[in-house]
Amino acid sequence: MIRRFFTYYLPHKKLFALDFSSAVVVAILELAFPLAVQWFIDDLLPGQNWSAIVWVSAGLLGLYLFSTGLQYIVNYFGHKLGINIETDMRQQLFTHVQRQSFRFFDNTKTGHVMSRITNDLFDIGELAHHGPEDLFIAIMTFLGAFWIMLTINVQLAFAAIVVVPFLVWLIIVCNLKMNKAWKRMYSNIADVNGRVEDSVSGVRVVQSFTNEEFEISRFTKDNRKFRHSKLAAYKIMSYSSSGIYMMTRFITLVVLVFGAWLSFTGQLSYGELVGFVLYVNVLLKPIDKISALMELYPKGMAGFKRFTELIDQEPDIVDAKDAVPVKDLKGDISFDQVSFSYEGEKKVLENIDLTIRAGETVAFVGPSGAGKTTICSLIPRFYDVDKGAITIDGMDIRQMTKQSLRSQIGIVQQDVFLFTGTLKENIAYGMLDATDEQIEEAARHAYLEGFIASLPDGYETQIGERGLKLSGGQKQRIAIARMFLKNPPILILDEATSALDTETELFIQKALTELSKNRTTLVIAHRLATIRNADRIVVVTEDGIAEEGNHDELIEHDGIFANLHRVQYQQS
Ligand SMILES: Nc1ncnc2c1ncn2[C@@H]1O[C@H](COP(=O)(O)OP(=O)(O)OP(=O)(O)O)[C@@H](O)[C@H]1O
Repeated sequence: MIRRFFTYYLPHKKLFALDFSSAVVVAILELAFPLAVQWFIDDLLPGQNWSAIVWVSAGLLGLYLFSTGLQYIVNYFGHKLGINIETDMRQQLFTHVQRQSFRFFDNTKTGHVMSRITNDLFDIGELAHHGPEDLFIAIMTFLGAFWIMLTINVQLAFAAIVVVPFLVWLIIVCNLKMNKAWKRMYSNIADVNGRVEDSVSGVRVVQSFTNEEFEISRFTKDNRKFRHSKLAAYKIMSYSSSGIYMMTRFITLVVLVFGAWLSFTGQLSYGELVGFVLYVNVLLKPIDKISALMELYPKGMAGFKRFTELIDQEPDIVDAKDAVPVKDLKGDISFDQVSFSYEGEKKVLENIDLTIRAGETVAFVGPSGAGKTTICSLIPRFYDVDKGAITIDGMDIRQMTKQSLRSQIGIVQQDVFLFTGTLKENIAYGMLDATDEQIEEAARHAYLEGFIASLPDGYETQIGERGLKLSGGQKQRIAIARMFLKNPPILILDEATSALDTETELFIQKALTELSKNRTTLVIAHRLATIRNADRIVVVTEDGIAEEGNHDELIEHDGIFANLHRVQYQQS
């Protein structure tokens, strides 16, 4: 894990070298200053040599200024290093998540992904900056200070470090406990994020059911759990820092008392005693640093572990080694003995055979949950078949690169997802480099022109988060406009279940009919009236494809479709 962590330093080698070397020089200067004080007291003061004192003081001032400059470098560039590594990791994680397949998102909570990409990486950045640098400096300063202390007085030096093993034991024990505590805390904050994501994005459902209190109580539970776990972590941390404080002060006291005795017995000069006490502080500083690191390390490493867990999750839909890019597909689609299940043994599709000719409009009807959407999700490889094969223009879709295959397929979903931004940006999502003229033409084809012209800001109108400021019909038409821009040879339309007013529906139907022209179109139909003109209707039931034919043939056949038709006709 640590070796892997260090690979993230590689792109920032120079920054690391600058930061690290400056920190080493600062530490060496820190070690030298008490020696200067000792020399000052023992040699310069008794001689009352003012000019030497002035020169030495000027020299010290110069060194202090130099050290200050280096400390600035360590602070700024050290943090820059941490931030750079954090940003790289965030970028890598976001890119990785973008490449994940539908199955990953079926099983992962959005709030957890958000937590990984935001909170978890904060501490990793801090650890990246302070970790190796502070550890090295702490060890170097500790050993350096101890060595100088030995040269001043061996007995006093050993008296000073007698408590250190207890200190190390305390730090290790607390570190192990803290590791667990931070892990729990991170898991709990991810739950809180998940809850916020759910309740805020579903706030309209919450309020329509007047379930605000229920949501608040669920959030309170998660929030309390988080508080409890964070508090537990801080409790351990407080034990640790109080223990460290007590032991370090005890060391100072021992040195003062024992040092006083050595001084009375003529074994230690005043300058040496003052120098020694200053070195005790230099010796204890690394211990403070290491204990701070011990707090940071488990936090950062817990975050890094979660980061690697996500990064190591390979997308299950990837390009085959010999996959080729495709373009200008005709749109002949064929299912050959296709079986598929989302999870476990429960088959959603079993041995499905189906052929759709290029340019044909095929409607899928059948009871809810029969597998209509699933059939259509397999064509762009949102999921891979378990058995059998799907081919387009005679080529297995697994032999095509995923990106090129999907570029040939357009999907208008029932629940249109729009992004926060302007109307124009949302239409242009179908073709990111579309010109204004192309966007306007697409809007015209989708019968959006009149609506856009009526808006004060026209195409620049902000549509609110997920298009909240738009009606269902308007959203649908934006989705259709996107498809005119994308212009794919294969189209999948998941028909809206919610009833739109007759006029809007008429416009949408007209736009869709126009969009379907010269394309292979698969329609997941809910209202049978809209598919009367489909070239073929495929009736899907839990047992697979039950009937196939055009509208009149199926009515005449008097089977499932005719029955569904009768029910809907009677209802309307
Ligand atoms: N992401 C998923 N993970 C697990 N099971 C799923 C998933 N999506 C759908 N299913 C299950 O697969 C079966 C077929 O679902 P599918 O959405 O294809 O049906 P459908 O015929 O399109 O239904 P509807 O007309 O209600 O949209 C259902 O039993 C459903 O519960």
